[in-house]
Amino acid sequence: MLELVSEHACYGGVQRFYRHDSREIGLPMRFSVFMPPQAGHGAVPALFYLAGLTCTEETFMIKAGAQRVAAELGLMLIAPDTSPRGAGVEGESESWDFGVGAGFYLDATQPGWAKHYRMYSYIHELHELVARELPVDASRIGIFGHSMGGHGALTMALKRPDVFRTVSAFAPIAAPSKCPWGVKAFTGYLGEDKAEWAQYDASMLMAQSKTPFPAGILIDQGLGDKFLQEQLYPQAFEAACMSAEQPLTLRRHEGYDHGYYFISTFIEDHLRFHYEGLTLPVA
Ligand SMILES: N[C@@H](CCC(=O)N[C@@H](CS)C(=O)NCC(=O)O)C(=O)O
Repeated sequence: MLELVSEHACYGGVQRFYRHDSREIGLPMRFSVFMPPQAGHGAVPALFYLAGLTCTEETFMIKAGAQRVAAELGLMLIAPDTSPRGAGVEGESESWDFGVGAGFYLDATQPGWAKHYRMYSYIHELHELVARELPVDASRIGIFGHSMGGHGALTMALKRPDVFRTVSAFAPIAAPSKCPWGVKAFTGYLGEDKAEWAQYDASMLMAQSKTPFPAGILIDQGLGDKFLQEQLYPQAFEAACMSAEQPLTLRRHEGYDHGYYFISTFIEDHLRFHYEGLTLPVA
C-alpha cells in the first residue's frame, strides 16, 4: 500500500513523495517519484536514482534539476531513501558514513544490521512496487546514482542487467573494497570475509561480466572532487571495463567538485543517455 505524503505540480507533470511499509526493511520507507506528463496517457520508461551518503529521498529531486528534461523525454524518476530509518541498531547514528543515511545498497549479514539493513533487496522490492502501482513500462528501466549511490547503481545493474537495462553514475565509489568508506561499510555490514565483499564491488563484478550493456556505461567525474583520490577509484572500474570489453564513457571534468552543482551540470546528458539506451531494441 502506497501512502501519498505530498504532491506538487512540476513541468506539466507531478512531483510526489510516498511512504510505504517495506517487507524487506521491516519498517516504513519513503521514496520520491517524478511523474512526467506522458504518464497520464500510458506506461513510461523509468529511472531509479540512488543517492549518496547523508542524503534522503528528497535530495535528488530538490537539487539535481532533473525534472524539466525528464518531462520533455517522458521519463519517470524514482529516488529511494539511502538507509532504513528507526531500526534502532546500536551506534547506527554515530557516523555519517555508516548506518543511518549510509545503507550502501547491500543486504547486511552481521548481527544487529542483518534484520533491517537490506537496501539491495529493498531496491528490488521498490522496483516491483512501482511496476505494480504506477504507470511504468517494466521493459524500460534504467538506474543511476551518485557516490555511494553510483556504487549502488553500478552493482545493481551488473547483478541484474535483465531488470536495469541502462546504467550511469556521477562520481561513483567504483572499487569499494579498496577505499576507506567501502572497507568500513563492508566490514560493518558483511564481516571480514572479502569473498562476501566481491559481490558488491562494481570493479570486481565488471571484471567478471560477460554481457556488455548495449548502450555502454556513462560516468562523470569531477577533477576538483575532494574524495577522488582516496575514495572513488574510477580508474579501477575503467580497467575492469577494458578487460571485459564493456564500452565505457568516463568523462573527467576539470574544476567540478563532489556536490550537486556538478550533478546538475551534467544531469541532462545522463537523462538523454538513458532515454536513448532504453529505446534500443532488447538484445
Ligand atoms: N558529510 C560529508 C560529505 C557527505 C557528502 O558529500 N555527501 C554527498 C554524497 S557522498 C552528498 O550528496 N551530500 C548531500 C548534498 O550535497 O546535498 C562531509 O562533511 O565531508
